[in-house]
Amino acid sequence: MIALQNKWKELADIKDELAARDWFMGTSGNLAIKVSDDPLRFLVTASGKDKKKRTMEDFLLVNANADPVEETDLKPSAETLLHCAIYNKTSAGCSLHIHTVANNVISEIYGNEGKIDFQGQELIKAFGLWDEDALLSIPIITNHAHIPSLAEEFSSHIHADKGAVLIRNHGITVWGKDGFEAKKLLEACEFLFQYQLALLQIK
Ligand SMILES: CSC[C@@H](O)[C@@H](O)C(=O)COP(=O)(O)O
Ligand SMILES: [Zn+2]
Repeated sequence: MIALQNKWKELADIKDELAARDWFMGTSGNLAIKVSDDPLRFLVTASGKDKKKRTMEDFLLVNANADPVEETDLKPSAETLLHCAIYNKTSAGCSLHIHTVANNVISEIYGNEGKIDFQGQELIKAFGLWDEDALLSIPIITNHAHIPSLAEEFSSHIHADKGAVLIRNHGITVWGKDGFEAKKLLEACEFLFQYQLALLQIK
């Protein structure tokens, strides 16, 4: 019970921080944090809420199939299956999904290439890439309206306990070992996207 409360507060605090950056426009975005491994239980944002508000109905507990495990009128995020894919395949503890203008424009510019690469950029160190010639490659997938199809394609790009995937003209999902790491990766990605757009503008 204490673990659940602590995880709830951790996720609520992250939600407030991302909201302060205006990263939940039009109720977009969803967040999740793992509460237990066996059986898998994680808190996920309730669907369609104004994520800038902090309420007692912001999150609900779900299982590995995205089903609520407690009696509730709340609906789990429409994209809960993507969070399930992360927790089913990795030991990640937190996953974050946001829509920003920068991540959408980048996903459209580089969408046909299926990825965007960053090299020689200090902030790729957030992903643990410390070598001078290290490369961060972020996959870009099709925005399937059918969520199980979206989750399937998304899942094929989950290869490590931390990572990031762009969904074309939709948004980004990142995951990491805990809330701190997931937020760090998200901020690093958004920095890199804004940098790339600024660079393209002056070129
Ligand atoms: C309201 S547009 C955004 C949604 O379609 C979806 O992509 C999203 O990120 C939020 O959906 P939600 O069901 O609230 O988690
Ligand atoms: Zn979304």
